[in-house]
Amino acid sequence: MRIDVVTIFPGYLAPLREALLGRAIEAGLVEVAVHDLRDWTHDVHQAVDDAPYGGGPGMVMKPQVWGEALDAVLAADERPARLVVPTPAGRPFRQSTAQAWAGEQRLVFACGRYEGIDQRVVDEAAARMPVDEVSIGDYVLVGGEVAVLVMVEAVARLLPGVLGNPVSAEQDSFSDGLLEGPAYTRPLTWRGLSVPEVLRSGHHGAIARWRRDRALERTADRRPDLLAALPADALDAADRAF
Ligand SMILES: COc1cccc(COC(=O)c2cn[nH]c2)c1
Repeated sequence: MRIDVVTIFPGYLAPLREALLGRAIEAGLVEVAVHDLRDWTHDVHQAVDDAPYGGGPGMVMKPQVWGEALDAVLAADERPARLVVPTPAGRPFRQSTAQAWAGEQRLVFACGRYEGIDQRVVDEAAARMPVDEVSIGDYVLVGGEVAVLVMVEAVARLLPGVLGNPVSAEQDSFSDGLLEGPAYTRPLTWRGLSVPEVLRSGHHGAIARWRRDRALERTADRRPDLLAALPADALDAADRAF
C-alpha cells in the first residue's frame, strides 16, 4: 500500500517514521510520502487560505492550491487511490473503516486546517476517485494531521507483516461488538491487589466465560450503544444475565 499525506505541517507526520510503523516502511510493507501543500503555491506569501464567501469567522483553504497538489500527488503513481479528508463534519471512522481501507492499493490524505477546504476540491475529486470525509471523533482539532496519524496507524496494523503476531480480524477488539475486558500479568499480587482466581485456574471454559462476562459488564457500563447495536443472535442465554 502507498500512503500519501498532503499538509502545511509535514513535520507533524514525523511520528509515522517511528517504531513499528517506521520498521514496516523500512521493510517495504507500506510506502509513505508526505508533501508540503505550499509547494503548489505560486505567490510570494505562499497563501493557502482566503476569506469565506458568505462571511463568517476564520479562513477557508483555497481550491486552486489543493487542486494542483492533488493532481501532482495522484500523477506520481499509477495505482488507483482513495482520497481521505479528516474533518469534524465527516462520517465516523471505525474499525470497519480501517478494515475496508486496508484493502486499498493507495490512500491519499488531505489535511485541512482553518475552517476547512473549499468544498469544490472534494466535489471535483469525487468525480474521478472515491473520496471519504471522515471524523475520528466528536471534537474539533486544529488540523487533520493528528487524525491522519490515528487512521494510518489503525489501517497499517492490519496490513500483512506489519504486526509481529498477526492480529486476526476476529480477535481484534470491537470485532465481537464488545469492549475488551480487564487484562492482568505478573506479579500475582501487586500493592495488595490480586489477579482474579479464575484466570489462574486453568479452566479454559470458565476463563472464557469470565472474560465474556467482564466484556459485557464493561460494554453495558461504558458503551450501552454498542450493546444495543448487537445483532439479536449475538448474545446467548448466559450473556443475557447482564
Ligand atoms: C477539513 O477541514 C478541517 C477543519 C478543521 C479541522 C480539521 C481537522 O479534523 C478534525 O478536527 C477532526 C477530525 N475528526 N474529528 C475531528 C479539518
